[in-house]
Amino acid sequence: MDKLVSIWSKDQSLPENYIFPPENRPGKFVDVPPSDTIPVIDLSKTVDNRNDTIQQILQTSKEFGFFQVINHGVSEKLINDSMSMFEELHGMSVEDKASLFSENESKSCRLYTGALNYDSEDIHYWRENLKHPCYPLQESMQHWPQNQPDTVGKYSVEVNKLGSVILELICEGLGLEAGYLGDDKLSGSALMSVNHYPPCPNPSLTLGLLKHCDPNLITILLQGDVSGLQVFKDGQWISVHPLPSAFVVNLGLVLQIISNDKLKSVKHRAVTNSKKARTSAAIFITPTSDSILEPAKALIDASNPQIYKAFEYKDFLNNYIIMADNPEKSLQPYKLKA
Ligand SMILES: O=C(O)CCC(=O)C(=O)O
Ligand SMILES: [Fe+2]
Repeated sequence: MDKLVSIWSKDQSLPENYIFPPENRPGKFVDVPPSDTIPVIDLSKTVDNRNDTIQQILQTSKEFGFFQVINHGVSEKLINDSMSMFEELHGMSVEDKASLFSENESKSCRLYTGALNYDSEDIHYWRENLKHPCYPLQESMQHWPQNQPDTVGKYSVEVNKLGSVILELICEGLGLEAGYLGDDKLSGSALMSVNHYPPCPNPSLTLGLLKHCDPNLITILLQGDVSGLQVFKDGQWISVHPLPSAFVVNLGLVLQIISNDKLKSVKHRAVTNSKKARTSAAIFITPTSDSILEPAKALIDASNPQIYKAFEYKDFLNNYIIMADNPEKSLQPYKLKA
């Protein structure tokens, strides 16, 4: 519990065990200005021009593995209420934090700090995180820590719905049969992950999250109005422009596998800043753990040979956790040809 950054970090210099080696620390790239190069897609235009939206999503998915969506159907009020609730959650009293804090990785709802297992890390992330399953919702709501179950419930339902809409657009764009990506197993689970990055005395030396690819189908992230999310593109870090009522969408490794590498999951990280705490909330749309994953048959032919073999998601996830700092390597065991 004393490990939580928010509890000990005020007026302290950066401890040694938060300093990343030079090849991983942000250095001068901590301050790359927010970029407009990652497309912002207006989903309200889907009604009149579905094909256009699909093409935009496919293009940015291939180029960046990231896009933002606006006019997405989740109300601004719900977004603002939810962001306030996420901020309040991380601003809880030390006693309330203590009741949620857990170092048991298998606990379904927990507040913790660092990556997944603090004691096994040499260098820790400058963040706190609350993880909470959010789909199917009935099975998980009793664990939600705060007394605002209505807001978080509505938010989970609306964002999961948005996820289904986006997955269906991707499905059409790839030429897969309707509902392929919305299958009960393939996107049958969702996890909410609320990050909090307190102000940091030396952001150039540390990270909120080390570069990684997400191990799921897609992630729908609310990053509020404080920048910090960076995407790796052509050897450079690009900072994703914070648009308070937009969602940032990124493709996970599972979608890369299903699409037989037609779409790519792209590395990203979270940097910290010295002035303002940053709160972000991701919903990871994820296969159920017993799902069998493999590239969609419709995307394989003589000129597009199958790249990955079939495997169980549970197995992939265990392997990913061991190799999280090297996403390419985490795919390797599932490749048909080395
Ligand atoms: O906080 C952010 O902007 C990044 C979050 C993220 O990449 C993740 O939770 O996987
Ligand atoms: Fe991520």
